[in-house]
Amino acid sequence: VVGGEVARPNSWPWQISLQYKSGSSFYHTCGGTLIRRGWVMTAAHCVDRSRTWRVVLGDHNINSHEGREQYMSVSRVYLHPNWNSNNVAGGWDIALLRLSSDATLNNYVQLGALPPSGQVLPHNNPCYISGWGRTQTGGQLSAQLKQAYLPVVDHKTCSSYGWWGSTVKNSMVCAGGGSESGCQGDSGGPLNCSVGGKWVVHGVTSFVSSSGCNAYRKPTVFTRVSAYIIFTSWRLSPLIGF
Ligand SMILES: C[C@H](NC(=O)[C@H](CCCC[NH3+])NC(=O)C(F)(F)F)C(=O)Nc1ccc(C(F)(F)F)cc1
Repeated sequence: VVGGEVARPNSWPWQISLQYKSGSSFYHTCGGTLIRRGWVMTAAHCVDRSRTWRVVLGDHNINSHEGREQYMSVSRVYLHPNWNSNNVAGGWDIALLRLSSDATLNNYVQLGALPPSGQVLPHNNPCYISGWGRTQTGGQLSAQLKQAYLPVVDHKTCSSYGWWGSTVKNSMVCAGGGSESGCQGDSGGPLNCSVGGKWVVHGVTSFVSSSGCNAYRKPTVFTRVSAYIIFTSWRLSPLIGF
C-alpha cells in the first residue's frame, strides 16, 4: 500500500497473508479474504504456480509472532477456469483456497462479508484497501498491515481515455487514482467498501500500472467480487405468510 497508514491491529479481521515455503521458511506473497471458516478468496495470479502455501489469519506484523495468529495449510487451490496468466486485463483474476482445517473465529479472525450478485458501487463510494504490499513503487513490503482510503472510480471514468481505457473491464472495480494505491504484495487482498454502514469486500486486488503503483489516473484495479457471485446470499424469508 502506497500512502495511507498502519491499520489498527486486527481492524480488518478477514484479511489474511498468503505465504509460500522456500527452504525452511515461509514468505508473504499476497493477501486474501477469509469468506468461510474453511475458505479463502484471493487473486488467481497469486496462486497460478504450484508452491507449498500457507494462510496466516489474525496477523498484524508479518515478521513477528504476536500470539493472535492462526497458521493454516492449504489443501486445494481452485483457479477460476477462465483465468489466463498471460492476460490480467482479461479479468477472471480470482481463486479460492480450501484450508486443511477450519479457522477459529474470534476478535482477531472474522469472515468478510460479500456483496449481492451484480452490485456495482457508485463513483466515490468510500472504500479502503488493506495489505502488506510494497509501501512505494519498487520499495519493500510493509511489516505491519496498512490501509489506504481509495474511493471507487466508476467504470465510465476508469475506462476512459487517459485513464485505463479498454484494459479495464466491467468485471473489475477501480479505486483511488491519486497518490495512494495498492502495490505488489497487496494482490489478492480485499477492497473493503462501506455499504449501508457495513464493511463489504467488493474487490480482490488485481493490478496497478506497470509504470508505477500510484501512477496518475491509473487507479488500482480489483476483480469485482459481485460479478462472480451467482446467488445473492440467503435472506430470512418473512416467516409470516409462508
Ligand atoms: C507491475 C504490475 N504488477 C501488477 O499489477 C500485479 C499483477 C501482475 C499480474 C501479471 N503477472 N498486481 C499488483 O501489483 C497488485 F498488488 F496491485 F495487485 C503489472 O504487471 N501491471 C500490469 C501489467 C499488464 C497490464 C495490461 F493488462 F495492461 F497489460 C496492466 C498492468
